[in-house]
Order: sequence, then structure tokens, then C-alpha cells
Amino acid sequence: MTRDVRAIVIDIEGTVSSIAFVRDVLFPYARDRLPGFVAARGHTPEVRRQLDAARALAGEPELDDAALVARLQRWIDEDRKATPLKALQGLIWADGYENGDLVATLYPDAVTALRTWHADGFALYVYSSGSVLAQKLLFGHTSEGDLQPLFNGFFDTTTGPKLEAPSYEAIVDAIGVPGHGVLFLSDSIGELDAARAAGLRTIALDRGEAVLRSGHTHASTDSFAHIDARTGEVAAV
Ligand SMILES: CSCCC(=O)C(=O)COP(=O)(O)O
Ligand SMILES: [Mg+2]
Repeated sequence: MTRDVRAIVIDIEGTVSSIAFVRDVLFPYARDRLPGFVAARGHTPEVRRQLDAARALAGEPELDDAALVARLQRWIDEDRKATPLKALQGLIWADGYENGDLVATLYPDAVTALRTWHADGFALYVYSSGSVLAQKLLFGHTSEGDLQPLFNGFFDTTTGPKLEAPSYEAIVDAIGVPGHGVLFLSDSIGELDAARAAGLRTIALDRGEAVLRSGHTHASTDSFAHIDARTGEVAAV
């Protein structure tokens, strides 16, 4: 039985894109436009469904739209990974990518490695707290062009929270590759712990933007260039 890696699952924020791009560009873009977006599109079934889901999550089904918008903006400030908020952010970012306000910037080493790994036959997947729509938009509108064709699939928190092992078990099931054949890359030690508990291989990306939780036992690197995709290990540099 081969023990080689066959599929690679990547996180976005802090892994292929900077934390600053998400925190300082994407989040404020959605936060600023949320009131106008809800006023203009809050009556549509898709947006109404997400607003109602946010009310349910808040435990306040009677919140009016203005109070709900304020609550959602607070959740953005708190970096809450709430699924309805993430769905609404994705819908707002769609306008921004389409009208040219937004262009995703990715770490160059990540773009190079993803292209190489795809050409080498690895199956590539994304697992992010951002909605699947937001993920497709981001990879579809990068400064390096449309990178969506590199990926075999996208997973978000509708599969499960990123800090819980069953989410990774569900992803492995969906991919159809045993856990030891799947490599997960993330800047979050909590996510890597959950993935490892589900049997995946793990590498921590330490981009220097944030301090990774100390005392972890995951292999770690500051660049995709140092990752041996076949073995799932960090190459000696
Ligand atoms: C799809 S880009 C926006 C990512 C996002 O909304 C977020 O909260 C970052 O989460 P990640 O799981 O990619 O660290
Ligand atoms: Mg991350």
C-alpha cells in the first residue's frame, strides 16, 4: 500500500493569502457595504434565508434588519466564523470582484506550488471558513489570473467547523482518499490538530504575520516552496 500523498487541502487566510488581505481588505469591504446590501437585497430569498439563519444563530429571532446588520458587523469585528455571515460576505464580495474593486493577492510561493502540484497530478482542495462562493471568487480573481481550474473541490463550514475532527473526516470521505493520503496546510494549530485527529497529514504555515500557538508538534515552514508534496514533509533547507 502506497503511503504517498494524493490530495492536498489548503486553508486560505494566513496560508495562501495574507491575514492582512482578509482582515484589512475583504472584511472592511463587506462591513461597509452590509447596510446597503441588506436594504437592496434583503427581500431576495437567498439573502433572507441567510439573515434568518443569522437571527437564529444570535438566538434573537425578533431582531429587525438594522439591529441585525449591527450584530453582523460586530461579528465581522470579532472574526466570528458564523456560516450565515460568511455566506453574506461572499455575496457582497461577488459584487466587488465583478466590478473590479477586489483583486485577490496570494503568496507567490503558494501560486507556484499549486500550479506545480496540479501539473504533477495531485488533487487540490480548499477548506476555508469563507463560503464556497467566496473561495471560488477569490481564486477566480487573483492578480495571477483565474486559478479555479487548479482545484478539484471546495469545502466550507457547511461541512463542519474547522476546529473539529469530524469535519476533516467528512472531507476525507468526500475526496475518496484515505486520511494518510491527504495533506492539510494551515496557519491554525487548532485546525491542524483537528485534521491530524482525523488521520490527515499536516504542515503548519508560519508566514510571520501572527504567532503560531507554541508547543505544537506539526512540521512547520514559512513557504510552500519547502513542502515535498509527495511525502507530505517539509524539505530540509
Ligand atoms: C474565502 S476568502 C475569506 C476567508 C474568510 O472569510 C475567513 O474567515 C478566513 O478563514 P480561513 O479559514 O481561510 O482562515
Ligand atoms: Mg487560516
